[in-house]
Amino acid sequence: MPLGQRAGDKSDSRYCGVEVLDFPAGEGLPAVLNHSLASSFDFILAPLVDPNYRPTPGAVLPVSASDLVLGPAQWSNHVVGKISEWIDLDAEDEQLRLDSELTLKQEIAWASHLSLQACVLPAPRRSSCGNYARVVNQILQGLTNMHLWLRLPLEKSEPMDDDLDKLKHNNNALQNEMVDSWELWNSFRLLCDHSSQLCVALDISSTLPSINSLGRWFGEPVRAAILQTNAFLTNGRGYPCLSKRHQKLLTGFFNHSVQVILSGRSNHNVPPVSGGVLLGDENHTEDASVRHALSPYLEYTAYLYRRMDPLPEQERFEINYRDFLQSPLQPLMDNLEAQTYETFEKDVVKYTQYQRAVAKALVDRVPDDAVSTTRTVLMVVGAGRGPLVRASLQAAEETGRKLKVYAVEKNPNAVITLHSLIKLEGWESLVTVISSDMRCWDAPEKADILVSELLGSFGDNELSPECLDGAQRFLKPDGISIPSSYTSFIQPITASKLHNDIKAHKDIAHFETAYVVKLHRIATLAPPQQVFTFTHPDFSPNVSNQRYTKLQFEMPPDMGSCLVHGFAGYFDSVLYKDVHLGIEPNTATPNMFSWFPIFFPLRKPIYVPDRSPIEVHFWRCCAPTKVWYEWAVTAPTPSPIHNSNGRSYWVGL
Ligand SMILES: C[S@@+](CC[C@H](N)C(=O)[O-])C[C@H]1O[C@@H](n2cnc3c(N)ncnc32)[C@H](O)[C@@H]1O
Repeated sequence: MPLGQRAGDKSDSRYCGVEVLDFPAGEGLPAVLNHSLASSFDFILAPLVDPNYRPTPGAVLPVSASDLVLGPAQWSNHVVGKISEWIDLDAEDEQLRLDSELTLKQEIAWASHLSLQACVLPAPRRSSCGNYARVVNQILQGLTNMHLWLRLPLEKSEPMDDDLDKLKHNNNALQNEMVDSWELWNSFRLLCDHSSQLCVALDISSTLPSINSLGRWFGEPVRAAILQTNAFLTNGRGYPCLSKRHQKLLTGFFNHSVQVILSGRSNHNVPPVSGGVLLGDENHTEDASVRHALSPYLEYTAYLYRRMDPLPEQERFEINYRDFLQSPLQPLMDNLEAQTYETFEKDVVKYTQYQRAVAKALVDRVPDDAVSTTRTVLMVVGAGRGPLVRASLQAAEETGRKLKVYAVEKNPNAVITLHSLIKLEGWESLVTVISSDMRCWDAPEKADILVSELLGSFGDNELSPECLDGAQRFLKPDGISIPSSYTSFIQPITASKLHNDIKAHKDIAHFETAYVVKLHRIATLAPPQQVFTFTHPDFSPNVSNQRYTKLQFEMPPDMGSCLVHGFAGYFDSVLYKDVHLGIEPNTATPNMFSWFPIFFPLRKPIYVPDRSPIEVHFWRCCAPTKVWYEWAVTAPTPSPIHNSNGRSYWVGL
């Protein structure tokens, strides 16, 4: 039974499992599964084979239960396979290594036969696990649907078997020799070439590493958080509860579709909470006489799940866009469709900001004593279907200023809509529609105010600079451009899902393309930094829109190493004076949904060792018919220069 219903959120984190440590005497897997399901768990993590089994020629695999005992739906929906924990593929002992390889392959073959969705691989026993990864990699080549979850402790783990000797001789080395489980994961997945079927199950116990170190996991394919009973504290009434840090981590996991699996022996033998979150359910049928030992922990986990705030309406609307890569729009080269305009026009916040900016500009431009004698000429360039015309007229009404508006639009279809809007609203005496590209329009008079919204997720990536360079010909020398400037930002991120989705195309071009994407399963590794700024108008001679910026990002000192899959990009725009609009996370305009971030991928993810800075270069390149970005990393290790000459991705002029 799911932990709860959260409106709009259908992610797997609703389901909670329980790890089967051993089968009670006389009870096999079917009985344990039934008991767990009856106790409101959704699935079990259970051994598929007798843990005492060692391969012997001719022996039949001693399975926990066969496919005659449980039906296919039960196996596939309610059982995650636990691969035998004794296997040690990097042991010194060759026989142990060979037995381990054979057993691992037999167990996975059996799990595939049962159509399980996933199997948990035991945690590597050593920091060097090349042979383990080799065998898993072989298995991954042959898997169709099943996923493998590599089990790892969520802590700067205890030294591994082969590190112990070193430590005995040098106590001071202890701190440095501690193995960061993320490092283990990283080398394992690199050896398995970023297989999209290799995921992570994190064991959570009582101690947690720093927030920055934990944060890295949100960009990794973590599928399960195995929450140990020893991670729980005891509240005043004797019931299990979690520390604030554990609660926050769990909420983070719930928000990232990570399932909880409870594990360990019960340390809290308490009766059900009356009216408790699970027992309070109408169709709950738990029999108190056979109460599951981990029920109190499940009840607390469900309480944390249900306590989360509902997803805001906007998030619910955008849920299907999470981590979905889209090509950026090219409104200059292409003509947008009605549906796209309609989506833009729903963003009330964006137009409110524009209205505020125009109102302030009008008041600055026309003093109160000149209101009756002055008519301001305002040109909306790239008017689309007219929302900025409306916002400008409303600003005029609000400030009591007189306005003459030109609505310039190059999309002939949007121009038709503009004409009907003006007729419908009775704006014929106020607004003139111009069907033209702003770069070549011969304006009959000069404008006091030029209003445009030609901004992409990265600010200048829809070629606002090139368009406004053309349009400023008809702006008065002291005229105002709204926006007056915009700046792009980037920050390095871990984004294994995005990397795998791009990799699936099996070409370089997709790794040299920028994508618009609602980033979700990512880890941001350092604060965003400014890339390029454009200011309007700019009447200085020989204005160039080419840009080059070199940036250095320092990761937090307590984070540990990380893998950078690419850069998240944003923009912020000053519309007029203190009125701004943008998506840069630190200053993002609340409740505005017109822009998702942009993502610049790296062909080969870059490993950044603990406390090493990453050095990045971004170029904006211009040619007569196109504009494009090139990007590269030079430290800690160089990447190829991406998108040389705009060979894979460019924006048409
Ligand atoms: C991002 S849309 C914004 C439309 C509208 N202002 C809004 O906020 O809904 C940009 C509009 O500018 C138009 N556009 C782009 N480049 C242009 C150019 N050089 N001259 C005229 N219109 C242009 C596009 O056709 C599109 O309608």
